[in-house]
Amino acid sequence: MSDYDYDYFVIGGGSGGVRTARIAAGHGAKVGLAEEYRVGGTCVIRGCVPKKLLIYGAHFAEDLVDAERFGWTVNDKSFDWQTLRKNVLEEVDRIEGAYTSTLESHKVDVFHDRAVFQDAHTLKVGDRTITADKICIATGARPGRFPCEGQEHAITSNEVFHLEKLPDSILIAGGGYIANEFAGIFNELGSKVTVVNRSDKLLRAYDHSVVERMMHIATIKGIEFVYNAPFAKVEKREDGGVRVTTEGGETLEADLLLAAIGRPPNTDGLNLEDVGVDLTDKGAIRVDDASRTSVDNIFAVGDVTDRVQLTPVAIREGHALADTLFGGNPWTVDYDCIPSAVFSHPPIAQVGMTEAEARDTLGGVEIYTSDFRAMKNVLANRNERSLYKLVVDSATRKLVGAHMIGPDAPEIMQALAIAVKAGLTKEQVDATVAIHPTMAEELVLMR
Ligand SMILES: Cc1cc2nc3c(=O)[nH]c(=O)nc-3n(C[C@H](O)[C@H](O)[C@H](O)COP(=O)(O)OP(=O)(O)OC[C@H]3O[C@@H](n4cnc5c(N)ncnc54)[C@H](O)[C@@H]3O)c2cc1C
Ligand SMILES: NC(=O)c1ccc[n+]([C@@H]2O[C@H](COP(=O)([O-])OP(=O)(O)OC[C@H]3O[C@@H](n4cnc5c(N)ncnc54)[C@H](O)[C@@H]3O)[C@@H](O)[C@H]2O)c1
Repeated sequence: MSDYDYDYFVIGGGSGGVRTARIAAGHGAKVGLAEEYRVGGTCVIRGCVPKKLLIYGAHFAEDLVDAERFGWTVNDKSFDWQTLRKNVLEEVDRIEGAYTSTLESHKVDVFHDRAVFQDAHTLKVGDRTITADKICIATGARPGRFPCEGQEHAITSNEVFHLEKLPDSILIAGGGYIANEFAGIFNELGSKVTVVNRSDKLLRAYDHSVVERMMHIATIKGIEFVYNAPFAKVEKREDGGVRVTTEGGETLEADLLLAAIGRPPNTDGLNLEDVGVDLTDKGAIRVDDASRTSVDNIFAVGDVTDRVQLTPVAIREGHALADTLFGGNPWTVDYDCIPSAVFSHPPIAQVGMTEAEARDTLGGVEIYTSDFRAMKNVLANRNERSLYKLVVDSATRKLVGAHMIGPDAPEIMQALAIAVKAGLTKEQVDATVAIHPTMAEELVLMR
């Protein structure tokens, strides 16, 4: 035991912070953790978990319609937002409790306060002064705000889970993950949705043809997309709604405006400059492969480093750091082939290179696609086609990318990502016998 109060102190009790604290404590370190809001962080409290539950809730809108084609009579369909909201928030409370118990059972001291640096080994945690040998910054990121007059009239993903009532109409600013996921949720639940993007591209990191298919289906479902429309001004209407004026002079109005325009890292007010922790141009904490900052005993994991803003990545970074510092088992995170998904309606999933990236990087590329209507959608008379695409390096025959849109695409992609990550060839995929009848069998039948 060192002369410090703790061997390891973690700032932030989100995905990365909880994991690194728990693993370090399991290795025998004396660990403290400060969380200024709620244990679980963005993912559990106001991100992945409540978002996915709303996606499930919203999807019943289609399922109940389709059910009639399968012989069911569903009388008196109605939807109650308050019930869904209450049940989702109760589930969030339950998971927060489970995270807290895990920390307690690993003997991590949890301080429900904000932590700020005093020097490289000393933190002010609420009223206390706490010293630690090693410190991990896992403070995450926060919703971005547009740089224009009236931005305070927009809500963000922090508030969206707590709405008193569903809006009749909503403008969603942004063209990324959150915008497209909440466009699907609000549209299914009956709001008139307009997605307003400042450029002409949605979901830049995703394969062009899959994004096009998503936009096509979303448009048929009633979602409107407005492009090249950066905001000049946001005003509150007398009836509580919002009026947006774009830089091009167009006016857009709705009951509610949701800003989903990226998440800047939470580095403000931590006193990092005085301690000597370097930041990137975007205000993220600069770290090396081992998550070490410019100060020897200070580390950072998760969204605050702005490497890949996904929960499984934050968790892995936190785990690797704790094993390296306290477990005698140094390892680093491999960022190659991280699978990801957008839980839009229908969802998108991908791993590896897009077709465009492969064509830019590799000598020769072969593309295999399957464009089909899922059996369930055919019987339901739902004219909604899935698209699967495999990207193959012609020289090695290895699968270098996979892209999907369609029912359960993220569930299917998790397994397919193993094949891409393992560097399997197209022939090895083809050698696998199909499971029939499934949607996923298309993956082994593309010729
Ligand atoms: C709406 C939404 C949906 C998402 N959906 C997905 C998804 O489906 N899949 C996925 O992989 N990712 C998703 N994400 C991203 C994911 O939530 C983040 O990548 C992940 O939570 C990052 O974990 P973290 O530990 O870095 O930070 P966080 O989980 O944000 O935790 C940081 C914690 O630090 C606390 N904190 C900050 N400053 C201080 C301080 N000075 N003192 C004490 N405490 C402090 C904060 O209160 C917070 O609890 C979503 C995000 C949002 C917003
Ligand atoms: N399913 C998932 O895994 C999931 C879901 C939600 C969020 N997340 C994570 O959280 C991060 C944040 O999500 P997000 O949707 O806020 O960001 P994003 O990076 O996915 O998309 C941001 C969008 O906002 C636009 N934009 C940026 N500044 C703008 C401005 N001033 N005015 C108008 N538009 C602007 C960008 O062009 C882009 O289309 C994601 O990058 C992702 O890593 C993941």
